Amino acid sequence: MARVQLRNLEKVYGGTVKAVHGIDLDIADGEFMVFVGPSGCAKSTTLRMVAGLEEITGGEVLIGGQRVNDLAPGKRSIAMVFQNYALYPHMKVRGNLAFGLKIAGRKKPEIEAAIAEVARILEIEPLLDRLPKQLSGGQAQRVALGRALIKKPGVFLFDEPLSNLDAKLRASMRVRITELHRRLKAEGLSSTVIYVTHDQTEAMTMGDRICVMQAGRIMQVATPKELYEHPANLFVAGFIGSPEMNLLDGRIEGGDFVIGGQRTPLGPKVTDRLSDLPAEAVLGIRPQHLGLAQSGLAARLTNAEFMGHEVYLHADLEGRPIVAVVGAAQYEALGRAERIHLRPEPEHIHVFDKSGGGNVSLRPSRLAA
Ligand SMILES: Nc1ncnc2c1ncn2[C@@H]1O[C@H](COP(=O)(O)OP(=O)(O)OP(=O)(O)O)[C@@H](O)[C@H]1O
Repeated sequence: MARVQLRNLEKVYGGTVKAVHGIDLDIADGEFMVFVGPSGCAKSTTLRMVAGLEEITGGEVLIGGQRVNDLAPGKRSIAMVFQNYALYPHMKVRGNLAFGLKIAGRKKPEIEAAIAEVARILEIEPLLDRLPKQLSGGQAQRVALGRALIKKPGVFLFDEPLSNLDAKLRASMRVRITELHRRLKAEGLSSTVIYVTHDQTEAMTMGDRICVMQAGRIMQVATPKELYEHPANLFVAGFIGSPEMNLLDGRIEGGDFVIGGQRTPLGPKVTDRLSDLPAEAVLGIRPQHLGLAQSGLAARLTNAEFMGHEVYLHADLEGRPIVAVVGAAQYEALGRAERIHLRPEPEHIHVFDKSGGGNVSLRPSRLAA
C-alpha cells in the first residue's frame, strides 16, 4: 500500500519565510496526482518534504500509513525523477540503472535481470552501453525514469521532469509516462505518482486528480473534468483551461449580468439562486462557450489567430479584452466585419464573488465536496 497523506503540512524556511501553510491531502494507492501552480506556489517544497529532501517544520507526511517525518529518503519507498535527469555522467546507461541496486547490495544476476526488464519497458535496450552525453534529451529522460523504476518504489515523485524537452518530445513523453503508470498498475505493481508541473496542459492530460496550489495553499483538488467544469474560485478558473477563461467585471441585475452598458442573460443555475448572490461580481465564460451570434454582447474584433480548424478571436468588450474560439468557417463568414456579437452559453456561465473570489454559481453540494 502506497497511499500518501499530508496532514496539516507546513514549511517555514529560515524561521521566517512561510512557504507551505498547513495543507491536508490524501493521495490514494495507485493514484496519479499532479501538483500544479505558478512559480513559487510551493509545489517543489511540498514534494521534497514527501521525498525527505526538505525538513518538515510542521504537520506530518504518511506513506502507506506510516509517519515518515523522521525517515531518511532511502527508507521511504520512493523514487524521484528530476528535471535535469541527474544521471552520473561517467557511467554508461547500464551503470546508471544498476547503481541504486548495487548500493543496496543486490546480487549481479538479479541486477542484470532488473536492467533487462526496465530497458524493455522503456525501450532503451539499444542505449545500455552509451554514456549520458551520447543521449538525446528524451532518451536521457527515459533512462532517468528507468533509474526510478528499477527500484520498484511504492511512490514515484516527479519534479518538472519534462521541462527541458522541446514541445514535441514533451507531448510524446507525457503519453509514455501515463501509459507506463497504467501498465505498472495493471501488472499489480503499486505505483502512486506525485507529479509536479507548472504547465496546466501537462496537469490536465496526465493527472487522475490535480491539486491546484497558490502561495503555499491548496486552491482545489479534483479530477481534470471537475476542475474544468466547476472551478471553485477565480484562481482555478483562470489557471486551468486554454485559452484562459474570460473573467469580466460587472454586476448582477435581475436575471442578467451587466458589463458596462450591455447585458447578457444568466442561466437557470444562477438565476435560481439570485437572492444569495452579490450584486458586484465577475462573470466567467470559457472562450469555447462564447458563440458568434446576430445579437448579444457587441464587441470590436482586434485580432484573429488562425489555429487550423479553429480561430481564436480577440475582441474588446466595453474596454475589457475577451477571447472566443470559433470554427474557421464561422470566422470566414464574418468577412471583414470589425463589429461582432458574442453570446455566452448561459449554462456555462460562472459567477464569482468579486471580493472572496469563490465561485458562487456552483451548487453548495459541490463546494462542500
Ligand atoms: N531554501 C529556501 N530558502 C528560503 N525560501 C525558499 C527556499 N526554497 C524555496 N523558498 C521559497 O518558498 C516558496 C516556494 O518555493 P518552491 O520552489 O517550492 O515553489 P515552486 O512552486 O516549486 O516554484 P517553481 O515552479 O518556480 O519551482 C517560494 O516563495 C520560494 O522563494
